[in-house]
Amino acid sequence: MPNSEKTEKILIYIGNIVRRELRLTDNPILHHISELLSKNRAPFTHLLPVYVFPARQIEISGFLSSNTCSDENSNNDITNESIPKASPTAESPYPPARSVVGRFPRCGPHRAKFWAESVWDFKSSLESVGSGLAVRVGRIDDVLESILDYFKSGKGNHSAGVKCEVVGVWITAEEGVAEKTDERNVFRVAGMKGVNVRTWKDEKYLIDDRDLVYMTPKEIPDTFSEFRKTVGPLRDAPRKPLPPPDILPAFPTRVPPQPSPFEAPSTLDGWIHGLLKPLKENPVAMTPPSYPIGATSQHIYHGGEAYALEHLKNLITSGEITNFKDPSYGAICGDHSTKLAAWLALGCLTARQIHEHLTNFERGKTHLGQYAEGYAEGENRGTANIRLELLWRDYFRLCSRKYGCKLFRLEGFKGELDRQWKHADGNEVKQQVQNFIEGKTGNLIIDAVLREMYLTGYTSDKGRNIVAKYFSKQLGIDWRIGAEWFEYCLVDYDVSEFWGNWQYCAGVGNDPSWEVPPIRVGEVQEAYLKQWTGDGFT
Ligand SMILES: Cc1cc2nc3c(=O)[nH]c(=O)nc-3n(C[C@H](O)[C@H](O)[C@H](O)COP(=O)(O)OP(=O)(O)OC[C@H]3O[C@@H](n4cnc5c(N)ncnc54)[C@H](O)[C@@H]3O)c2cc1C
Repeated sequence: MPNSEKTEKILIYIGNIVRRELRLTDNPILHHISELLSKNRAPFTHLLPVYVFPARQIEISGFLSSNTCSDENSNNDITNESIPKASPTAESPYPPARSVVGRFPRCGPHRAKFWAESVWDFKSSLESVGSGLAVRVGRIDDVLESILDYFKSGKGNHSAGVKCEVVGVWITAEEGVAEKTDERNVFRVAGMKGVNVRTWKDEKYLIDDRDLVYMTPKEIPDTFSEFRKTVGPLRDAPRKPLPPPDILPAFPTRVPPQPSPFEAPSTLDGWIHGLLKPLKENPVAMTPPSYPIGATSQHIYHGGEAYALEHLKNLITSGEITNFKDPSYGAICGDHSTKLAAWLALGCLTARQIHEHLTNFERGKTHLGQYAEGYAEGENRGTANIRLELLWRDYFRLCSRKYGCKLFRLEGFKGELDRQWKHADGNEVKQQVQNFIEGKTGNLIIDAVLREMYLTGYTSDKGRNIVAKYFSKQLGIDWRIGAEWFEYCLVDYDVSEFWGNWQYCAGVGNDPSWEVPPIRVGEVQEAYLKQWTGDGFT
């Protein structure tokens, strides 16, 4: 080798696989890299952010080589270089991404689209600061292995005298049983290839882990009210969000291709098409409700950090944050909630960014919201309620840390073994489940909520509560089947919040389930029921 041979050191940053941090702002890894760069202390010259749509959580058979439109791959995108054209009969090496009990696809069309949009927006953001994003499908460890092999074999060396070397894999640690398995797999693969892995704290929550008082997960209280007491005044508790990077290290000149038998599209439309294809080909509901003429979705939003920030700003300038009602308000619809959950779930936005915007508004620190009710008048009921709701998010995540796989167990955190559940092994229960997923239970409110959720990907907290309790307590069917149907439908599915809330509703969580206040019967609610079922209160 000539002495002049340069080494292009590459830090592989596994941006997100099941990792939910699709943002530039308040992103600890990117912030750290940018700081190293500004101080000329980066031990690497290039950065390779990689996002993997995880085969376990979302159906990826729509990307099998025979399924992908060839024109989506025959372009100049360096991320698709040298993809071998697989045979038209390519088969997925992964089992279908279906739920355990009900066998529904785990991710339905609303979330799939929002997810793809969010990834694509992150890609554009990374490009705007000199980097890029390799978007892949599969299993995190398989994709990582193919990347490490690619560079080790010298395929990444783009010109004579330049050698590429991977110096590390950085990954954010997340709560969740499967998420931890993925992390272990990353360590295993990287270890085999002699590459170091560094894990980072997940900082998209309101309270930073380093500010919690618990030494071990066992100490996390079993009730939200006890947990809340240990946090201190909520308005002072969150840390400041981190600024976005001005510039990042260059994206590698050569990027490992998508491992076969899949092909990675090079457009957002290609990604959406590939994610929706298997869902369209194998519909879950035999006679699904059709979209009622004139019905309006409560969730009309586009995935991605830019859209999240714009929405947050709108909530402030419109004064909606001052008028935010906590869920004890009886509304099943209307502008009583922020609709921020889907962006939070994918990490397009962090809770402490929301907190900072609220604080700036309360203190009149910026002009944002200056004409809105409550501006510069300190904390009000609306802003305090939003903080409290965000703290629930933190709490469920900690419950997930404490209870691990009990999050998904029929007997719940509580270990509730005495309850008799009906299982979907007989025709009667099977029919009840089918009626449920098609929004045809015969109960007006339940059907309205189910249809709204299926057709739009969203329904209010109150709607979710009522329906989850109906399924688990009134029908008495294995609550996980109802939960799995929600998982398919919801745009804002977030593992800890989701299963924690369902345990609550099913009465197997560790905290006594609070009673849902009755729905406020009024013009708005009446219109809601009519909208989704064609009928109203009688
Ligand atoms: C059966 C069931 C399933 C649920 N599944 C999810 C889920 O998968 N993902 C999810 O984020 N929330 C879930 N929730 C909680 C809550 O219903 C949603 O966060 C909320 O409806 C989302 O709408 P929003 O963003 O307008 O919330 P808002 O009412 O505006 O609340 C603001 C934010 O606070 C957080 N929040 C509010 N209520 C809760 C809660 N009960 N638990 C945890 N965080 C909360 C959310 O991040 C939300 O975006 C579930 C609730 C139930 C009863």
